[in-house]
Amino acid sequence: MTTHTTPLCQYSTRVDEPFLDELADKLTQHGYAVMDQTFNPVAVQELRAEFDHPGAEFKNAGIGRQEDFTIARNVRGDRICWLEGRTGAASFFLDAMADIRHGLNRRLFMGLFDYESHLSYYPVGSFYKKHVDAFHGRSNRVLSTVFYLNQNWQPEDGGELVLYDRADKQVLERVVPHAGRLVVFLSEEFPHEVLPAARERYSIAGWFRVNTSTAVNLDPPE
Ligand SMILES: O=C(O)CCC(=O)C(=O)O
Ligand SMILES: [Fe+2]
Repeated sequence: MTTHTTPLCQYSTRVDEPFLDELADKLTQHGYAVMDQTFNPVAVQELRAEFDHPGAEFKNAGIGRQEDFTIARNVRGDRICWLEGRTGAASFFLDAMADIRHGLNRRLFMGLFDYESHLSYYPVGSFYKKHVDAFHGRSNRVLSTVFYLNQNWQPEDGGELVLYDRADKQVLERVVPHAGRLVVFLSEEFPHEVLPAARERYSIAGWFRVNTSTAVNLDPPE
């Protein structure tokens, strides 16, 4: 059994007030943000090591929720493992995302209530076809995040995240999945896709959610 002995103090993040100001400004102006060097290299390395943790159980990712859950390899080829914060690196990551959640709520009054995330592993040749992460009024996912863990990613490795504008007419951004890069975007607004990766591709995908539960209408579990 691998033990994770890195003390939490060795991880550091730049999720400080200037980082949160910049993120909030970009989200207000564009609806999305690409932030670099979010965590120090030790934290990035330890988060990458989560994929090799003996306790990590990966399954083929599906589409849709509950009864319409379908494995569709022609749509997405990633394998996922939900993040629960059982290791130092995972809880460090989830704590940093909680700081982002609070920071955005204070600045933008978004009412972000919680965060869910999974490790994503894209084997060589896999992709995720164009999709939106949430449909208006049908999901409580409001803000999507992707954090990348790939050292020395080269142009020929492919695997970019392509973000399209709200009308799905133009490419807004082609994001190279460099280690330490965090992408944040409004879940309902931006169609996006992951181009085929010529190298194994590692990331953590997550969603900030609002609480849409009421006494009579509880959110269905994932
Ligand atoms: O890995 C990425 O760049 C994006 C992944 C994605 O779109 C998703 O998991 O919904
Ligand atoms: Fe997505």
